[in-house]
Formats: sequence, C-alpha cells, structure tokens
Amino acid sequence: MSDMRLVVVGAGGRMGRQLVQAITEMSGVTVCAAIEREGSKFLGQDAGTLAGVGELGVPLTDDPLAAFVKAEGVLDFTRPDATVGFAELTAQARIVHVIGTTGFDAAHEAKIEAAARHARIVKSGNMSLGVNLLAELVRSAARALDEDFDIEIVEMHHRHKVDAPSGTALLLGEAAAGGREIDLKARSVRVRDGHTGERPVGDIGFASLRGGSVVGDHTVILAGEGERIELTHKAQDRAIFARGAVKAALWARRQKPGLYSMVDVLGL
Ligand SMILES: NC(=O)C1=CN([C@@H]2O[C@H](COP(=O)(O)OP(=O)(O)OC[C@H]3O[C@@H](n4cnc5c(N)ncnc54)[C@H](OP(=O)(O)O)[C@@H]3O)[C@@H](O)[C@H]2O)C=CC1
Ligand SMILES: O=C(O)C1=N[C@H](C(=O)O)C[C@H](O)C1
Repeated sequence: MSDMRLVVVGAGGRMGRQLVQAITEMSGVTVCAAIEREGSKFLGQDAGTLAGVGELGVPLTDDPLAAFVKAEGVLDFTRPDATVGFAELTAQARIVHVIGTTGFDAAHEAKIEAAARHARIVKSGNMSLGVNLLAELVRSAARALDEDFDIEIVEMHHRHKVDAPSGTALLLGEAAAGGREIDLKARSVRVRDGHTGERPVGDIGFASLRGGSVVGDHTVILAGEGERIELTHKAQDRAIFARGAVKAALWARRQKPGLYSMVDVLGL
C-alpha cells in the first residue's frame, strides 16, 4: 500500500510541528500539505524547516479545501471553531480526520458527530498510550470502590494552554463516571470558591493548574477515610501525542465512516 498522504492543520503550532516531525520519522505516511490560518506569519514557510526536520518542499498555505481533496487524512490539533470547519471539509472529502483539539462545547460536539456520518474521525483529548491505559485503570478503580471514596482530578499544564479542565482531565472524569455508572455532567464540580459547604457524596471534582512549560500532568485521586489512592500520568514529550495521532490515522484508513476514540485505535 502506498504511503498515506496526510495534511497537518495548525502546522506552525506546538503540536503541528511535532506532527510534521512524527510523520517524517514514521513509516507508511507522508506530509502532503500543511495549513495555517489566513494572515498567519507562517504562511509560505516550509513545514519541515519549521518542524526542524529539514526542508520537505511543503509550504504552509491557508487553503484547506485544495489540500484535503488531494489527501487521505488530516491531523488536527488547533482550536474548536477551526476543527468544526475542518470536519465539514473532511466529511465532504470523505477522508480520515484525527482530532486532538480540546475545549469543545456541546454545539461543536454535535457538528463533529454529524461530520462523522461521512468522515472517519478519531477524536481524543489525549492521544498517548499511557493516558488511555490510565483511563481504563481509573474506570476499574471507580467501579471497585464505592462512593465512600471521593474522586478528584488534578491537572497541570504550561502557561500557554487556553482551555480548562484539560481534555484529558475530562476523559479521565468520563472513565471514573463510567466505572460508577453516573452521568459526569450532572456530578462534576469544576470550580470551588468561597463558602462551598461540605463536599456532596458522589461528586467528581476538577482542579486546573497552569504554569511554566509543563507538557501535561494528570492525577486521579480516590480519597477514602484513612487512605487515598492516586493514579498519575506525566507527559514529558509532546512526541507521544503526535505518534499516537499518526497511528490513529493509519488505523482509521481501514475503517468505515464513524466517530472513534483512541480506545478503539489501541484496542484497550
Ligand atoms: N489530544 C491530545 O493528545 C493533545 C491535544 N492538544 C490540544 O491541541 C490543541 C493545540 O495545542 P497546541 O499545539 O499546544 O496549540 P498552539 O496554539 O501552539 O497551536 C495551534 C495552532 O493552530 C492554529 N490555528 C488556529 N486556528 C486555525 C485555523 N482556522 N486554521 C489553521 N490553523 C489554525 C494556530 O494558529 P494561531 O496561533 O495563528 O491562532 C496555531 O498555530 C489544543 O486544543 C490542545 O489542548 C495538545 C496536545 C495533545
Ligand atoms: O494543551 C496541551 O498542551 C495539552 N492538551 C491536551 C489536554 O487538554 O488534555 C492533552 C495534553 O495534556 C496536552
């Protein structure tokens, strides 16, 4: 089979550059186009040079439609509004769309679900093997321990991150809620301030820290009377997310249109 032709959108960003690097280092894939938005200072620059892997002969453009019609897949770690726009185009082109972007609201999610009627979409708040395995451990722990164990999720990221809680924290929250067979939206507490009263039994709490260059730390705490379990993942290199995204694209190439997660890709 020929190399899968991939477009990197947001190619000038932190993850965009990692994705270009991962594609050049992994077999079975090639960068066929790289996109940034209109007016970006990166337009015209070579995607490989920007990523530090040498010139690839792929200049950044602001024309996703022209790029997608010649591609088999899109790797997208950008912003929610941009991702929804790209999903409409990947649906029209009937190609693979790997979505790492986080911070979606319900309206964004509905549009992505609609696009998945035609596109093969893999979407996850975290593309690493470690976090997706951690989510399965959290699900088992939450199932095994009853509501006497309070669940709190703490995350820390670099100072440039724009959304909170992180997509990963929400993914871990969904896993915990799944283990407990409760609805996360109805039971999550995202902010505490002032006289909050005692902690309601069964809630799942979130706390977000921001600072420095932290790639991504997540801890799920199950706190009982007299004992506490802490399940932690620390990302040390963004390459883990980029490699996961490329794996997801290669996996989705063989699937029917639909909305998939990294659990499907990794077979967890
Ligand atoms: N699922 C996972 O495993 C991971 C997910 N993420 C998520 O990925 C996203 C990006 O993170 P990060 O790389 O750190 O952020 P960056 O801000 O560094 O990169 C985002 C890039 O997308 C560009 N962009 C925004 N809108 C458009 C558009 N309409 N068309 C083309 N390009 C656009 C931005 O350009 P400009 O700066 O001009 O706006 C920027 O270059 C975040 O949501 C983050 O949470 C990050 C790591 C792992
Ligand atoms: O913005 C980031 O950097 C990251 N975002 C993802 C998230 O929101 O969980 C994944 C990773 O933690 C890095």
